[in-house]
Formats: sequence, C-alpha cells, structure tokens
Amino acid sequence: MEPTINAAPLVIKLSGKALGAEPELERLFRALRSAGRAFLLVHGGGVAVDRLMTDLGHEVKRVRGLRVSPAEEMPLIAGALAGTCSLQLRGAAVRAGLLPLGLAATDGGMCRVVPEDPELGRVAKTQAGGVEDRGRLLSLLNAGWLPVISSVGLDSEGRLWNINADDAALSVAELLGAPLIFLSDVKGVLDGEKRLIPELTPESTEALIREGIITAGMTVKVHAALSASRATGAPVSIASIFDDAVPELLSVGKFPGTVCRG
Ligand SMILES: Nc1ncnc2c1ncn2[C@@H]1O[C@H](COP(=O)(O)OP(=O)(O)O)[C@@H](O)[C@H]1O
Ligand SMILES: CC(=O)N[C@@H](CCC(=O)OP(=O)(O)O)C(=O)O
Repeated sequence: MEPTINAAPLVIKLSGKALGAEPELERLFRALRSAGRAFLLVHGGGVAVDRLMTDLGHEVKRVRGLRVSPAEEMPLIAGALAGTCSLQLRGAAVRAGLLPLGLAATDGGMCRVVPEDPELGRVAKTQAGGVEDRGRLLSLLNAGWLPVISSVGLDSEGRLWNINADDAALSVAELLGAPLIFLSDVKGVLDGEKRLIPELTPESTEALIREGIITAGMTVKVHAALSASRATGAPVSIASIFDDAVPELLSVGKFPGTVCRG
C-alpha cells in the first residue's frame, strides 16, 4: 500500500520546452520517488502548439504572453496539449516506474475557468476548486497515481478553454496549499547582465518589469509564482530542468533557481 499523503505534495510545472528532456525528467522522477516525496505535474506545451499551427498554416499570435485561441482552433490546441504533450510526459513517468494519470485542469473540479479578454478567444484564467475537490485530488495521490495535468479546461457548458500552464499550476498549488516549482529551459530569472537573480519579491519584480528586464512569457510566470507564494505561504521557485542540481535539491525540499516570495 502507498503511504498516505500528509504533507502537502510538491507541484511541478513543466514547460513545453522541458517535455523533450526525457533523461532529465526521468532522473528527477526517480530522485523524488526514492526520497518518498509526493508530487504532481502540471504541464504546458506551447512549443508543440506553435509547431502544429505553423505546419497547418495557422497564425501564431500571443498577446501579453497568452496565445490568441479562436474557438475553432481549440480542438487542435487541446489535442496537442491534453493529447500529444500529456502522453509524452506520461511516457517519461512510466519509464521512471510511476503510475501517471492524465487529467485536464478542470477535471474533478480542481480548477474552474474564468474567461479572459474576449479578444484572445477561448483563453481563460483559473480559480482553484474547493475543499472537496482538493480531497478528490489528494485521494488520487493516496491511491498511488501521479496526476499529469494539462492546461486545458471545460466550462459548465462543456466548452473548451486554453489556459496558460503557469496559471493552471498556480491554481493547483493554491488548491493544495502546496509548494510549487516552475521548470523550463532557463536557469531562473536573469538580470540585465544575464546573471541569475536568486530571490524576487513583488517590489523587485515590478521594477524589473518596468525596466524591460523581465518580458513576455516570463512576466506571466513571475506573476503566477508570486501569487502562488502569497496564497500558500510557501516559496515558489523558477529553475531549469537541465540544471544537474535540481533532482537532489528538490528531493531534500530545497529550492533551486530564482525563489519568489509573495
Ligand atoms: N529576465 C528574464 N529572465 C529569464 N528569461 C526571460 C526573462 N525575460 C524574458 N524571458 C524569456 O521568458 C522565457 C520563459 O517564459 P516562457 O517561454 O513563457 O516560459 P515556458 O518555458 O514556461 O513556456 C525564457 O525562455 C526567456 O526567453
Ligand atoms: C493561453 C495560453 O497561452 N496557453 C498556452 C498553454 C500551454 C503553455 O502554457 O505552455 P508552456 O508552459 O510550454 O508555455 C499556449 O497555448 O501556449
């Protein structure tokens, strides 16, 4: 029997750029598993969606770091994120001896969609579910499943929405009151000289955004990180899947890269 999850599990958000890093993912999963650290995965797949859209001759457009997602393109976007990307990640989990279970962000009431600016099409932010939804997700972990959560969602009418994966990860961390780490292909948030910034507060973050040092998708990520830290009272870290120190640091509960404190 799997041990009961008492401590809050670690929420790991994997960027689409991390999904192809199969040796690094397996090394991370094995390290967490052997340390007995409970975790769950929220993943993106922006690069895979870009590739698919370009191959099909569709326009790729982002506004404030968010993909413009017309309703008619949602089946393609969801197919890449909740299908191909989810299964690729589940493959890495299977190879590490884990029991992945693919879910969309709104499954089991984990998150609720909150439509964004209508000009973006079917793009939504999310709100964390309630205490019963939390219990349902924890029961999956207690049963030995590894939830692999994609950043697409359904509203109460069953319509598909595209959610930025950093926002979905924020809501899952909020639901569980859990620590969160964002893993992409950059070692953390970098300053004007491309040096790693070890720690960010809301004030230092806004100054870096004003100076144009934090831009584009990193703006969405730092805001999600600070909100998650504020909501959970736990530090939130932004780091690289390619950093050799990540598996060991996370398995002993330490945070690599840039640590955000809300
Ligand atoms: N100050 C910064 N430090 C590091 N990366 C930054 C910074 N400002 C902008 N970026 C860009 O943000 C990207 C990460 O955001 P994004 O691509 O949306 O994340 P994800 O990998 O999760 O999709 C980096 O790859 C980098 O190109
Ligand atoms: C609304 C919105 O921008 N959705 C994102 C969802 C995937 C994502 O966030 O992927 P990464 O984590 O790899 O960037 C998109 O379509 O690209």
